[in-house]
Amino acid sequence: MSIKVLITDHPASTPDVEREVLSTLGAEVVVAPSTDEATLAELAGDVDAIITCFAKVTDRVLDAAVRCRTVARTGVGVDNIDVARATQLGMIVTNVPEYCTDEVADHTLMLILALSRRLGPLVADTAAGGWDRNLTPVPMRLRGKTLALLGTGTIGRALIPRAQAIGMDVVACNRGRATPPGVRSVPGLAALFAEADVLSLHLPLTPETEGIIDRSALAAMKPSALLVNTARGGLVDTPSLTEALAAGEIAGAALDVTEPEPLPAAHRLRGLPNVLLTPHIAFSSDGSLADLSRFAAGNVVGVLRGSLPSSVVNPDVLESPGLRGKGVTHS
Ligand SMILES: NC(=O)C1=CN([C@@H]2O[C@H](COP(=O)(O)OP(=O)(O)OC[C@H]3O[C@@H](n4cnc5c(N)ncnc54)[C@H](OP(=O)(O)O)[C@@H]3O)[C@@H](O)[C@H]2O)C=CC1
Ligand SMILES: O=C(O)C(=O)CO
Repeated sequence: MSIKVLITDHPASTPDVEREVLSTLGAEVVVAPSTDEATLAELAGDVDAIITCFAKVTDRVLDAAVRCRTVARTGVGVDNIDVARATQLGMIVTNVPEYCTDEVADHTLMLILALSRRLGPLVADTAAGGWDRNLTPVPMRLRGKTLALLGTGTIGRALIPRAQAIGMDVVACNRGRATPPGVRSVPGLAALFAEADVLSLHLPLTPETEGIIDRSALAAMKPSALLVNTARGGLVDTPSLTEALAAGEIAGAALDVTEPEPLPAAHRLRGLPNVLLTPHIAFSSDGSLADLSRFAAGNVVGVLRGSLPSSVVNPDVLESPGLRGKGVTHS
C-alpha cells in the first residue's frame, strides 16, 4: 500500500516544501479542502500521517485515522491537537520548536514599542488627514519600566535582551527553577501582575494556563499597565479583557493571538483605540516559514522511516504497547 499523508491546512499559501520533502517517501499528499471536523475525519481514514497547522485535530479525527502513525504540528504549540487521545491510540505527535524564536521575540518587542508609543491612534489620525500632537494619553517612556514575563522558555528568554536593550527591567516568577540571568525573580503571580508596566505572555495553552489572565489578574494590574499576548488567545479571558480595556482598568493591549481566532468582524476589541491586533502572524518570515515546513515534513519522514525525530511531544507513547509502527528508533 502506498504512503498517504493528509495536510489539514498550511501556515502560508501552499505546502510545496512539504510535498518536496514527502516525495522522498514517494508519498501521496492530500490537502484538505476545509478544516471542519467531519471533512478531516473522513479524509483521515486512510492516511499514514497527518500534518496540521491551525486546524483542530480532535479525538473524532484521530479515532477515524485508523492507520495513522504520526501527527506533525507545523508549529510550536500543540493545543490544537488532542495529544492525550493520540497517545492512547499509539500515534507519535511532533512539533517544530525554535523555528520562529527571533520572529516572535521581535514581534513582541514591536508590539510593546507600538503600544507604548501609541502608534495605532497616531497612524489612524495622520492617515485621515490629521496632525494631532495633543493625543492623550501621551506615549509611555519605557526606560526604567518593568516588563513582567509570564513564561521564560525559548521565546520569553529571547525577549529579555531585546527589552533590556531599550532600558526595561525584566521580572519573572521562577516556578522552582533559577530565573534567567539579569531577570529579577518575584514570588508569585500576584506580585508579577502588580509590578508589571508591561505584562507579556509566553506560555503554552494547557488546562492549567487557560484563562490565566482573568478578571482578577486584570484587576491586580496597574491602570497604566499594558498587556501583550503573542502566545495563545485562550490564555486570556476575552470578555474580561474587553471590559477592563473599555473601562480603563488597564491602559492597553496588543494581541497577536485571540480567542476566538479570528475575532468576529464586529468584535468590540477591534474598535478600541487602546488595542493593537495582528492576525496570529508573529511566527512568520521568509526564513521561518521555509524552516517550519521542512522540519514538520521531516518529522513525518523520520517516523515513517522508523527513526525518531528530536521533537516528540508525547514521549510516553514510545513505551506504549499500542505504539503504531513499532521499530521506531532514535536516529
Ligand atoms: N504567535 C505566534 O505566532 C507563536 C506563538 N507561539 C506560542 O508561544 C508559546 C511559547 O513558546 P516557547 O517559548 O517556544 O515555548 P517553551 O516551551 O520553550 O516555553 C514555554 C514556557 O512556559 C512555561 N510554563 C508552562 N506552564 C506554565 C505555568 N503554568 N506558569 C508559568 N510558566 C509556565 C514553561 O515552563 P516549564 O518548562 O517550567 O514548564 C516554559 O518555560 C507556544 O506554546 C505557542 O503557543 C509560538 C510560536 C509562534
Ligand atoms: O508555532 C506556533 O505555535 C504558532 O503559533 C504559529 O503556528
